[in-house]
Amino acid sequence: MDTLFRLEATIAQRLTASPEESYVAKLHAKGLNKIAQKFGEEATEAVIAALAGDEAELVGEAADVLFHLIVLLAEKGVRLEQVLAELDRREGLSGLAEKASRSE
Ligand SMILES: N=c1c2ncn([C@@H]3O[C@H](COP(=O)(O)OP(=O)(O)OP(=O)(O)O)[C@@H](O)[C@H]3O)c2ncn1[C@@H]1O[C@H](COP(=O)(O)O)[C@@H](O)[C@H]1O
Repeated sequence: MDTLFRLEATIAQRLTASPEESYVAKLHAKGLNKIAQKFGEEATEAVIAALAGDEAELVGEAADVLFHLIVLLAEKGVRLEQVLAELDRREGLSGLAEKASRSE
């Protein structure tokens, strides 16, 4: 998890770097539509790797998906922490549902 937070911090720094030197800055310069499109393409490539590739391909594509998702979130000003808090909230809800079904 530290890796994702480190990457998020690096991406936030790079958004305003020179597009010649930074891939993140290049994406930022192209705008939200391009970033969203890249995320969609990477997700599709991960699906293809899962269905037709080997494990190494899936690992590589999954890394691309996570990287482009964090760029998309950064572009929209959404922090990874917010996404993780939402997952924690859902985990809490499913824990409550489990408890409720056990006490029935
Ligand atoms: N984790 C990544 C990372 N994962 C994937 N990619 C890039 O994502 C791109 C995806 O490949 P594609 O062939 O689909 O895209 P492309 O042809 O390069 O670009 P398009 O013209 O299609 O937009 C490649 O250029 C990869 O290098 C990444 N680029 C950067 N990082 C990390 O992001 C941080 C900031 O990087 P810079 O902004 O380059 O300093 C550093 O810590 C990097 O390690």
